Amino acid sequence: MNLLRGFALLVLQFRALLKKNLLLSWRNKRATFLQLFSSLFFIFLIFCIEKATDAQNSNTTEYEVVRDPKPLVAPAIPPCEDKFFVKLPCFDFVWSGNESQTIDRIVRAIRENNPGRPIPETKVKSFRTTGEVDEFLSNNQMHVPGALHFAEVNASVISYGLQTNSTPLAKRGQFEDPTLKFQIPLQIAAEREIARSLIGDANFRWTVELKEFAHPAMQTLSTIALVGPTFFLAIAMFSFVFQIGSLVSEKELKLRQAMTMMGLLDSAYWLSWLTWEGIMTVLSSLFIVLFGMMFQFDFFLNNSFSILFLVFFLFELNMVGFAFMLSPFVSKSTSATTIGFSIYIVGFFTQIVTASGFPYSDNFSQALQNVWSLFPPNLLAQALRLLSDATSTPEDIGVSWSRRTKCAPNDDECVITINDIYIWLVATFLVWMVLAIYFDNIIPNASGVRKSIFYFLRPGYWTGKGGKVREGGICSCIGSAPPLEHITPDDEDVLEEESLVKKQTTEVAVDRNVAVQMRGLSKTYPGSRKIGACCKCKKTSPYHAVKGLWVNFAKDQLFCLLGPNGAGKTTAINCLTGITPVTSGDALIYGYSVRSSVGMSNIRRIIGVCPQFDILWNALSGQEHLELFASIRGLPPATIKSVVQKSLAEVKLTEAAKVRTGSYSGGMRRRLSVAAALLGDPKLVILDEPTTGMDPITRRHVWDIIENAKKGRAIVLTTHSMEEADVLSDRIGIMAKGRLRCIGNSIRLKSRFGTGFIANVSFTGGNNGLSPPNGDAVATTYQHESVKQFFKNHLDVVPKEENRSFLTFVIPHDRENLLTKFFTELQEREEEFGIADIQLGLTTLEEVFLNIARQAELESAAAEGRVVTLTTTSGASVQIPIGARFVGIPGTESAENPRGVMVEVYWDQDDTGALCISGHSAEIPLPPNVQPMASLAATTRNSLRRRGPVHGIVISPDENFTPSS
Ligand SMILES: Nc1ncnc2c1ncn2[C@@H]1O[C@H](COP(=O)(O)OP(=O)(O)OP(=O)(O)O)[C@@H](O)[C@H]1O
Repeated sequence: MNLLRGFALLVLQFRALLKKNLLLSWRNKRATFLQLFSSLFFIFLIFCIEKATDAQNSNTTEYEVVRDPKPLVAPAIPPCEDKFFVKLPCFDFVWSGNESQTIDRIVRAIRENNPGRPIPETKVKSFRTTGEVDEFLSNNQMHVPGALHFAEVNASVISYGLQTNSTPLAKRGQFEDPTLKFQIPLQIAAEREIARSLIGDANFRWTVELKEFAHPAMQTLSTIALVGPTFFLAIAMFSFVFQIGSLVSEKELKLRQAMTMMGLLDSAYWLSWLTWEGIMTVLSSLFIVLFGMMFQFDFFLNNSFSILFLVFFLFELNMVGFAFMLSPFVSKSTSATTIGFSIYIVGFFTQIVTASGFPYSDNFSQALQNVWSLFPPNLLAQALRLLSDATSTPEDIGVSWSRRTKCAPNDDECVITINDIYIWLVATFLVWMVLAIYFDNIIPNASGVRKSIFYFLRPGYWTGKGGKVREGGICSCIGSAPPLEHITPDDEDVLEEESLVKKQTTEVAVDRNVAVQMRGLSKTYPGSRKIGACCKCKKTSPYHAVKGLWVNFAKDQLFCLLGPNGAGKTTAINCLTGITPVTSGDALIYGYSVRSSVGMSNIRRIIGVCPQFDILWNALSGQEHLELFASIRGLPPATIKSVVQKSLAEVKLTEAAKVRTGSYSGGMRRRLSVAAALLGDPKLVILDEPTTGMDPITRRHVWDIIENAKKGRAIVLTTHSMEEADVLSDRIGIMAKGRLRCIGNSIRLKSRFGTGFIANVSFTGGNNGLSPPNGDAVATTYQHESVKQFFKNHLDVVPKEENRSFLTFVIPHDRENLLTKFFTELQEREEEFGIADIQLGLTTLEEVFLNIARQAELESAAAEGRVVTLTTTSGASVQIPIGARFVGIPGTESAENPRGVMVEVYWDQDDTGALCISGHSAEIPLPPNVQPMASLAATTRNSLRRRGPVHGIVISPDENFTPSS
């Protein structure tokens, strides 16, 4: 199939990824709703705050323009309850001089003539002297707002003094003015009644008017300038958190890595995210301005629509760029909220500082202003400040598009205009995007692979011919790996394969039948030293995961790579798909080298990969996944629909095509991954454990798919199912500890590495007349025993399994030459033994696998000198090397056993494949053909001299070695 290339591929991938983003947003409605409409909630909050502030300011004219101040005529003494923080019971005022009847009359008149509110007698308290008043006031704080002190000097002179609590008190943001509120009304009342008393005219009056100055409105920050930066930052933080979360989860779930394996272009990836976030940002900013206008804020009504829209759009876009830049540093999508919250808190404080005038004034250096402007929330705070200053009074006309480059006429300290803020937002956005791409390349990806710090300086990066990758974090100190020794394979088939590949590498022409050729492919994961938690230095040593593979995978064949966990299968596959760089050696896929980036980009066009993990977005359906992957692979758009339908039918997912994969079963997910690997007719298909988690029926169905897919292409399969390997593979290679241990077809492996043949003898179950006539059960036992004896006499084997209807024997390979005669004779006596059927087969692949794995484990334990403690029947504890079969026990020489004793140790493998002791024989005397213990000990003297536990002595059996039991 002709796949698209170049610009056409870029456009196709871009459209498919954009559609994916749209679908993900559409299906994650809650998050999308918050991104778009959270502004309504926050603007409503600003509206409420503004209304509350207006209500609070309603009894003061400070925030209004007062041109013609209203007079306060003859103000009355207010009730004491009006005082802030009054304590009950309270008095409207207290007075001294109560020995004089004239003063008493004057005070009564003050009470009765108080304008609009005669003061009851109980609300006033009298004292004789000022000293008594002071004592009362100091003992009864906050019970009285003011005091009058009268003294009747003579018949025509009355003096008086006035005392008030002059501490200005604040309540709910308002200050109480004791002079205007209490002192002057009390003074006016006292003077009025003294005058009336002295001139003897109860109707004597004058008019006192109190008036404030005409004044402009007090310059304060509007509610939007005060709380807007925090609230609008919060709106942007929703997009910020979702953005980082989406980018990181694609990385975390290895979705991006999987798409890269399919040929995803980085440019298409970044462009699709940028375009999608751009669209969301346009809508979100538009809604902010429209909601602001809906709530009739002067800020939104008087400033130009385009000015406002651009401020919010560029700020939110800038935050998107900021999120892109930070995402490579985040490895868990769950950390996105923590990062968002941290940035919000920092932004909250820097915005408060910005709103207070720092550093955008002449008092601060340009350098400081530049550094401050690198953090987007600060630019937003300054923009809102400028725009709210421009609309602080109804007379202000706001900032129009033409005035965006100018400062407000009354702003003498202006050092930055709205236009400057636009330029800063655009410039820093571009910086974030460049840094995002740079960090994305140099920070290790999910597979720990990255480019060098100066990768962009290499011409190869720009021409597409270079781009060497490295491993480990940029700050981690990578330990040097010891060079990998070449070990000549023990196995003749592996050696032969190695020689063949080596010979082919010297030839100019590549063998046309070879799809993949591994030429000494090795992979060493570098060790690293990192500063971990609590400043502890964490050190990991280099690990040789694949130790030189020399192997060919033929075209039109399925090569199955088997091996225990950690054998290096996935690593070898990852080297082929370019996920992890090769340490040494090379691999050619249809002639293209995995070590060259040009080769790799060609390889990606001809391989299909089903990784060990499922590459799925839970919110997308099976069909949407395949359409996306088909586009990434570059299938012509006109064919995508039909190819996808065919693919879905092949893996029996047509009915579930439109169901989201989040509700797929494990087997359905694996099937979809297999279908994705086969899209676009790849020449090499790599299937890493494709049938994991499938039920037997589905597994067989997938086997059919794989079997059909073999035609015209090479398939590499890894699996832990021996049955699968047996059924599907043309050739099998078993790996262990990073090396290929054996290679060949299933029969060859079984015959070479299995324990031998399996003979199944089933019985008729009836009495054939030759056996004793006392019942069926006795007859069956008799027949079984006869057959067992027959096997024992001729082949020296006992049954491995037995029940009423069959016996199973394992016949070792060394009896192979006896088999023909033996089975001819057995068939002749079938009737006599009551045999219904005899089946002979090779041992299972599983047995081969276990033998190879055990052998590899033994080798590695011996190489690493690992030991375990063995406790013998007599209670002796000795340290023995892992895997040692015959072990002499030092110090057991006695009169009875002058040569000492030994045991045979039985080994098994635990769940992780490690060898563990499963049992041991009784202690037996050292056979005569083995050196005596004393001389054995002499050869291993060093070990015996060591302090600590006793070390057993390994006895290597020679050909005549026969331990007597
Ligand atoms: N990025 C890595 N850094 C260090 N060691 C690694 C890394 N990836 C894998 N390894 C180690 O390399 C060895 C081989 O791992 P690999 O995944 O290739 O094994 P496998 O044969 O595919 O096993 P399985 O059957 O469990 O998938 C393992 O011991 C593993 O711990």
